[in-house]
Amino acid sequence: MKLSKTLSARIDDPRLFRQYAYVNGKWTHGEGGREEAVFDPATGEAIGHIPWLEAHQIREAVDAAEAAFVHWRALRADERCERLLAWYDLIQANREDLATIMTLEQGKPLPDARGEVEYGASFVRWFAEEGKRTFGETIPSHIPNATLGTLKEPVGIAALITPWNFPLAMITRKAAAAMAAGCPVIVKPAGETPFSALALAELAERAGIPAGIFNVVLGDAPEVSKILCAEERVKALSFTGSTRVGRLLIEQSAGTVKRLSMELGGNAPFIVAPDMDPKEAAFAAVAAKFQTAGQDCLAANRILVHESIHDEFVEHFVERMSALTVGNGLESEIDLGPLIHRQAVDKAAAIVDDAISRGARLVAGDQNQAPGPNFFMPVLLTGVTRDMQVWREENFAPVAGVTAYSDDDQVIEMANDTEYGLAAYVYTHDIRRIWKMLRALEFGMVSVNSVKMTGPPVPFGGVKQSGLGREGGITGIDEYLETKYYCLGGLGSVSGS
Ligand SMILES: NC(=O)c1ccc[n+]([C@@H]2O[C@H](COP(=O)([O-])OP(=O)(O)OC[C@H]3O[C@@H](n4cnc5c(N)ncnc54)[C@H](O)[C@@H]3O)[C@@H](O)[C@H]2O)c1
Ligand SMILES: N[C@@H](CC=O)C(=O)O
Repeated sequence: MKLSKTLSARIDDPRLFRQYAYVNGKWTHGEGGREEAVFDPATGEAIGHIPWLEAHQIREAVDAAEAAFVHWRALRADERCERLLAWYDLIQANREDLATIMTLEQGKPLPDARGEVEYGASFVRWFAEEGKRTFGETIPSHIPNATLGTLKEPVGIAALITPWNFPLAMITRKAAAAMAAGCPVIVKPAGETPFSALALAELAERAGIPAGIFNVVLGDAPEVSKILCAEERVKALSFTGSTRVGRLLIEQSAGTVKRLSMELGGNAPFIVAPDMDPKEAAFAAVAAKFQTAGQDCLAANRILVHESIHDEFVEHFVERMSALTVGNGLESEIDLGPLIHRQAVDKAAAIVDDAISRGARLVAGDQNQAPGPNFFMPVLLTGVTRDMQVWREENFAPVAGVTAYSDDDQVIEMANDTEYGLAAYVYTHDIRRIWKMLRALEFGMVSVNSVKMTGPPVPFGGVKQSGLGREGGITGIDEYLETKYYCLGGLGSVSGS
């Protein structure tokens, strides 16, 4: 297949742009001849094609991972660390090409794509090091003349299913943890954004990651996922994506009782207390809402502002929002790229229409200004109420909804009124209020006076319908480790009995 002009003209190393799956260290085409086009969401132009693997080819990826596991798990942790650090160095060295590929397939502005490459690489370095610290325990014995303890062992083959909004970092946050723990991985990226995953595979190979340890399978998503879920040899499934698909995969994995990590949807409240400077809070809310054109699981979905500063907040929000530029992410000075596809634009429009029909006020956001069919201009709605989709659903679009509240207890109840529990933002300088909210908010992550909250040392994850488990941090590697307890009788005990 030919390299599309747009891509060939823009990347230094054409070998990073692969239009094949990657199984057992080989670039693989689909044996059934099925394939899928991948589009630049900004222009609608096809930037390449990917093959769909057949069921037996997915099973071959499991065979390859099974064979590679034997050697990989037997390496010393510091040997795996060296290979992962080599991968990290190559990701960093190829940052510009990786960012370009990401912008072309995902649409996010180049500076954001560079930021994601950096963010994604940081997980590789973090887990390379964490792999050296998977300590077991010594247990004071309650059994006479016995020594008790635990060992940490790799769980086995991990299937990683990832979304299109963060095409690189959502892979490395899982894969680096699993590989550092000694597990081979089979990555199934979103069909919209496969090329970042395939570029990672190319770099993994150059880094000396053995064949069969990092595999990328492509195909019909429900078909591939069903096979991976039903495979007994796949011991762990880590999924990032919508709650709807997460529930489906949990069901499909029941028959093989897998280790499950689920990073699902969010519906983040952004609470602005009466003691805040409305301008500072409004500027922060714009940043928390419009990153990745609102297609972010951490996006501020429901902006809850104390009634005493509501109007001033709205004025500053509009001022800041109006300065955002919308356009092709490859151009300079762009804040918001396109949405991932036309359906996402239609969904955003439907959410806005639903809110207006139920009494919300459209304060800003004129879709006639959109620079193309996949673009959606940032919208501000006020007077948002709980019956509106913009409140109930994760809108995953640049649609901000503001609601006024009158006291702390009320806003806590409002914030918790969602099936989701990923992240919440609180803006206040009142220490009593901070503690009260921190305790009362039913979310896996609460960020106070800071839009930025993520990074390698952080235990990332949600409660309620936002998921299971934590990625990153000092516990992220545990998702890929089994604890083996041992009792050594007849050897004496460490506590001397
Ligand atoms: N909690 C987190 O860390 C986090 C991070 C990023 C994105 N997300 C969530 O991801 C969602 C957006 O991403 P998306 O639209 O790619 O999600 P999605 O659930 O549609 O897709 C995610 C992955 O599942 C696959 N998939 C889709 N339908 C499937 C099916 N029927 N059976 C099996 N696999 C299927 C896709 O191909 C993709 O690889 C949002 O809800 C967002 O909040 C969560
Ligand atoms: N922004 C999140 C990804 C969610 O979409 C992150 O920082 O990991």
